[in-house]
Amino acid sequence: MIPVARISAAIEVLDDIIGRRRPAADALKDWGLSHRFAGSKDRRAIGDLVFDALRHKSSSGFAAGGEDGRAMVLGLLRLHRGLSVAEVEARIAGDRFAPAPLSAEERAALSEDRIASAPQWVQGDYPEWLAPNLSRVFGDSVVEEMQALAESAPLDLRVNTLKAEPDHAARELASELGRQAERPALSPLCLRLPLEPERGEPHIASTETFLRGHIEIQDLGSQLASEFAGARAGMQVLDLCAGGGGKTLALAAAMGNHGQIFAHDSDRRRLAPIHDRLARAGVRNVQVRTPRPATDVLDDLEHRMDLVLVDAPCTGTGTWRRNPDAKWRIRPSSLADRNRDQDLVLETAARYVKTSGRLVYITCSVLEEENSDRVSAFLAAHSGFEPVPPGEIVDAFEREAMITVGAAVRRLDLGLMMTPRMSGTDGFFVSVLKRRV
Ligand SMILES: C[S@@+](CC[C@H](N)C(=O)[O-])C[C@H]1O[C@@H](n2cnc3c(N)ncnc32)[C@H](O)[C@@H]1O
Repeated sequence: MIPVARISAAIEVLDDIIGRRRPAADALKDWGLSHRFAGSKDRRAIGDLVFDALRHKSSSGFAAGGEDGRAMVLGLLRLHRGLSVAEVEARIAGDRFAPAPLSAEERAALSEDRIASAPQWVQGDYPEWLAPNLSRVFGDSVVEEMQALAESAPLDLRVNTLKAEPDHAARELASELGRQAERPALSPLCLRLPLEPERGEPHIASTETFLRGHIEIQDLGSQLASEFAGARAGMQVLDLCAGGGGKTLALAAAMGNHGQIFAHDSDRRRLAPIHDRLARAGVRNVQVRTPRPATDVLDDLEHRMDLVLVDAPCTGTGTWRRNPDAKWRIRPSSLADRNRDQDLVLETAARYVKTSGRLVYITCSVLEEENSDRVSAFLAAHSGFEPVPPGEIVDAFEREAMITVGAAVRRLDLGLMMTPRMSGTDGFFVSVLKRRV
């Protein structure tokens, strides 16, 4: 396909996503099925345009004076890819598959430099209805924080210390991929591959380094959240919302395979991939407790756990770098639904924590309503629990990992927060609560 035909295709897919409120991946897949002549490079280029336009949907539309796929692409090229109006015109010209030429109104809108006068939710590319919630968290920094959350994310890997030393895994991977991973300052275990749009994302899952279990794909924020949980060799740990096991694997490595982890999730399909992942990673201290109808598969664990991890179901606002379409699909009702789930799962988790044990609550959301508010509500109803001061959690991590976290992790009253702008990670919240009685 010639470049201008890719632009037309991206506009078509974006209109499908917005018009039918569809996930981007589904719309792109359907487009691919009905345009089988398109090659892999075309699909990648169209996908990149679509995802970039979704990241910057409001600001791009504002720059081009519209809200449809066409305005999003035109505004993206002008505002975020730095093209002049003449260059935008040239990009969409010259072929029967090309989009219509710029109208006088579009040319005028694209020529004006007025984004600085746009509302904050337009400048920061987030849904207008969430503006009060996000200003509550970020105050004067809301635009900068949300702009960082609108950028694309690098690919982060965690070295699995059960099987490999970080330097060894880094060398092994570099020789396979022909490129060196970065080593973020916040963790000795993280290998980071920045995006290289012209090469596409490397297929990590087919590398020997991955197949041997030396690395896992896991955002640095998720890696750090697992570290802040403070799992240690010999502990009894319940990972109550284990899903596919991303954090379970990190906990098992932190425990050096010593002690016991029980991995559970209320959805057996989500839990299913964990078995292969545990085997590949050489994990030997995890018992998977798959839910069964009419059976309490966790009843023998009540009041016995040193640590209960609640990696809670949430709106995922912290992962908008990776799922930019999700930010335009979230509704007030989904936030209310997740809050109910979160209260329920915290209530359940409390049952398993022993005296002096810890309950660790994690979300990949930046919204107070899912974070500190849920912890406050829990503490109000459970006087036997108290928050561990966030500064203490960071100090313990810094001592152990011999790393200075500095301002990269924000200490709130009831927990820690990471964001792309502060930490270079997805957005995460971690609160550690201790059971006194
Ligand atoms: C954020 S995801 C977990 C991700 C996983 N821990 C990881 O690191 O890959 C949240 C999970 O909570 C599960 N969940 C929701 N409500 C639950 C409940 N009441 N009890 C247990 N699991 C629940 C969901 O099925 C989902 O898999």
